[in-house]
Amino acid sequence: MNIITVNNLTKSYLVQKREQGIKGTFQSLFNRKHEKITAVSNINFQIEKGEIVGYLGPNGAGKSTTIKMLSGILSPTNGNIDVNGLSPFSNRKEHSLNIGVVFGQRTQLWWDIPVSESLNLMRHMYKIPKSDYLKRLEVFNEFLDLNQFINVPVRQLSLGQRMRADLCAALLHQPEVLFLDEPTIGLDVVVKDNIRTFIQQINENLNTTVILTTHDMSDIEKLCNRVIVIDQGSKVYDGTVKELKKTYGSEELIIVETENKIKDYNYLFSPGILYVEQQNNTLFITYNKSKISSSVILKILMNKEEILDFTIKETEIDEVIRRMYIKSLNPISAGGAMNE
Ligand SMILES: Nc1ncnc2c1ncn2[C@@H]1O[C@H](COP(=O)(O)OP(=O)(O)OP(=O)(O)O)[C@@H](O)[C@H]1O
Repeated sequence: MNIITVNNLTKSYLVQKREQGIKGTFQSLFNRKHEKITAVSNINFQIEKGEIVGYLGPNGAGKSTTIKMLSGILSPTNGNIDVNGLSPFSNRKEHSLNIGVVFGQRTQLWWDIPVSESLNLMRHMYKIPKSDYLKRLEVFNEFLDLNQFINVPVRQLSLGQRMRADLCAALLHQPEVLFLDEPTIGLDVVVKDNIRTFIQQINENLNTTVILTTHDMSDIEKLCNRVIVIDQGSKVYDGTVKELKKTYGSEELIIVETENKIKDYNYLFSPGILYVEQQNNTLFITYNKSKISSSVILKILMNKEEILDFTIKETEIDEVIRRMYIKSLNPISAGGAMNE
């Protein structure tokens, strides 16, 4: 059963165009020109109840804009969203009872009052019976160790503590859908791990549907079966993480350290070599192992260069995504080249 359906979703922002220089700044004051930025362009997807979906894309791809439209903060310029039978922007009040939202970059809690009071206020807002509230807090405390800082004002919390408090606040009313915009940004590995385990538990125990944006591929590895990748506002991939890996599974990366920086490595390109990038004296060569073997690549290199060391790596999800971003943004980048 689909809990989220998004059809032809588009969001454009109208931003003031600024001319360059002091003269231009003055001209802009009296003669304002605007330009349209399409942050999200004609996106379609459906999400089933209980799924955890990673919503990925490079900086500025349109992820936060999508989350803001799904959570009813922004209205779409075009297209339709249905979350649990409601249109998020038009039915904001009702919709807010069905969803929880956490923005990693900013808190939803009251800045000057202790976490416990913020949570208590939310209990009243969502009309949660006191016994349920206390039970839920107890469970959340097990995973998020809230008691450590529950009486501290939000402004005095560390980032990790604040994020745990925010997650608790977003889930107190047991929403059907949880939107997480970079929930692990800036956190240490231990807190990241606790938060991932907590999200997993909530999903397993309550069948909560989760959409999360992240730049941390460990979030994806640990939490998501499915990812949607967007780039410059458009969807470029929608499928399982397994499929994504399988598609790129035949690819391997060989990292070769050479004595000197290579001036021109175009001679490396033969069938099966997909991508070559050089950083100082290190070459990163991505190849399709069903078409060319690492030993052949090394032989070609050894004929021309002094090789100091090499390692071979299976493609990890980070690398797959990194290459997807580079490919769509810059097919022939300054630091690398593609054989396509
Ligand atoms: N309020 C706004 N007014 C004008 N333009 C905006 C606004 N918010 C976002 N944009 C623009 O829309 C595009 C998409 O931004 P968005 O924040 O959705 O990207 P993102 O994928 O979340 O990026 P990041 O990974 O950096 O957080 C960008 O070009 C951004 O500059």
